[in-house]
Amino acid sequence: MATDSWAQAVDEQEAAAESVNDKAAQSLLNKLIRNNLVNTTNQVEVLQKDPNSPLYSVKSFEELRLKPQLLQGVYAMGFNRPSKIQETALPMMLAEPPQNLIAQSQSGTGKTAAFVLAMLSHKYKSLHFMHKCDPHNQCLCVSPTYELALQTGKVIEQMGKYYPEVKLVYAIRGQKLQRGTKLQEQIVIGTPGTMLDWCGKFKFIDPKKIRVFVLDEADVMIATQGHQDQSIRIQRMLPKNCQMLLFSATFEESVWNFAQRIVPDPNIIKLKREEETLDTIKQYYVLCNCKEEKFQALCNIYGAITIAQAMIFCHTRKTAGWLAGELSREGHQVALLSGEMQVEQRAAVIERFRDGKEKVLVTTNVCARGIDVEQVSVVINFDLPVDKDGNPDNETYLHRIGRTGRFGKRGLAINMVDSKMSMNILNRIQEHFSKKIERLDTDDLDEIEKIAG
Ligand SMILES: Nc1ncnc2c1ncn2[C@@H]1O[C@H](COP(=O)(O)OP(=O)(O)OP(=O)(O)O)[C@@H](O)[C@H]1O
Repeated sequence: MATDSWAQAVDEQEAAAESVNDKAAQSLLNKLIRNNLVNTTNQVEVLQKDPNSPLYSVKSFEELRLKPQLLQGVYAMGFNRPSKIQETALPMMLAEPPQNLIAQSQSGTGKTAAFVLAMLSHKYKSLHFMHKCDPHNQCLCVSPTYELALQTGKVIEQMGKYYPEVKLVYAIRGQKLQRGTKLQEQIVIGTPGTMLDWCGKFKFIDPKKIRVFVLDEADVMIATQGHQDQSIRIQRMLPKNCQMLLFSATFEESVWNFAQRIVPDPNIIKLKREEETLDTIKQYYVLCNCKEEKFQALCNIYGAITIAQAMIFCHTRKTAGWLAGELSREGHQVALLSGEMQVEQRAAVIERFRDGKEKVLVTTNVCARGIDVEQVSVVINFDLPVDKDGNPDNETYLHRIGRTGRFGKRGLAINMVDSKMSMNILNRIQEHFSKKIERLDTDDLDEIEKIAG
């Protein structure tokens, strides 16, 4: 008993460590595995600094009167028309005189592409008055981590492929510059610490000459107090007429407070995500006594119905590893995804699963969000999602089972209940969503067949 509770405590600790808010890694993972815009219907809410100025949004990239070289870059990336956030934000960002902007929209809706286009469209003095003006940087873009800065840099390089006059430099760790260097590249992208040193201590950048300041992933940025302070210190060095642009995927109070300190007098665009519903997903629970019984129930389900692809969520890495091993022994093609993997490794596992190379993905919470695999027809909660205090984690439940039943297709979610405590959690989840979760008897093959119908 003593050993059991000790083992459980270790498991709990490990689960807590895994669910530590590794927002930057999650964001990077999303970027690595995503190759399209996220498919959602959104409502746009706009608060204009000057409510009397006419708001207009564009339906095509041509309407933005971009430089032909940039338009060519946009089309070469396969973009046919602006996304919802781009439609509204781009005219504001490209307006004369420049407008400040705080923009929030869900991850994958095209924010990065929007501000990259705005930075590339800036009227660079060094390009227009070549002989009269010292070349110097004019746009600063701050990202929360080294890897995220590199990802954004890649988008700048891709989009600016046909516009080589605009140059980019990275202000990230490991970049060694000689004392006295004065950077000339028009765009500097980097992390807050290095950027602050380059503006202040080393004077590689003259902050007084900066005309556009972009702060990306504000919600990730504020997860580290140091980053928040450094961003504010950079912002204070910039001139009053510098255009300030801030982007975030979420907009809780702390992000909003930070955004207001960075962006004075802002226009605000929020893209509201339509409420996710569970209407197209059939939900069941199975009663078991231990993990071996849960595994047997899983085998019975697989024996009775054809499952194109399934995602199975476990509470700890240990259970996920054990389950993946058992399923492989049963002859399933299984992929395992867990928190200790490098982000690139995780992206490769997801890619293989998406290509159908494996039919079952066993995972912990790391990939509950953002993964869009169309073929997933069944989601199994081998363990119900709970927060660090052991209460039901309704949001994670919604994200997990939302992996199935996408785009109006019908999906199936099965919850494994193995104790009074987990039954209580299931009941609270039912109450929260006001949705009945039916019991399924996995010893009755006919009954299982029926639920798939
Ligand atoms: N107008 C568009 N048409 C087609 N694809 C687009 C368009 N804009 C962006 N994309 C693509 O959609 C994906 C998501 O875009 P982007 O990375 O800009 O989103 P984001 O909102 O910045 O995401 P995050 O919050 O994770 O940073 C990218 O693969 C990008 O190339």
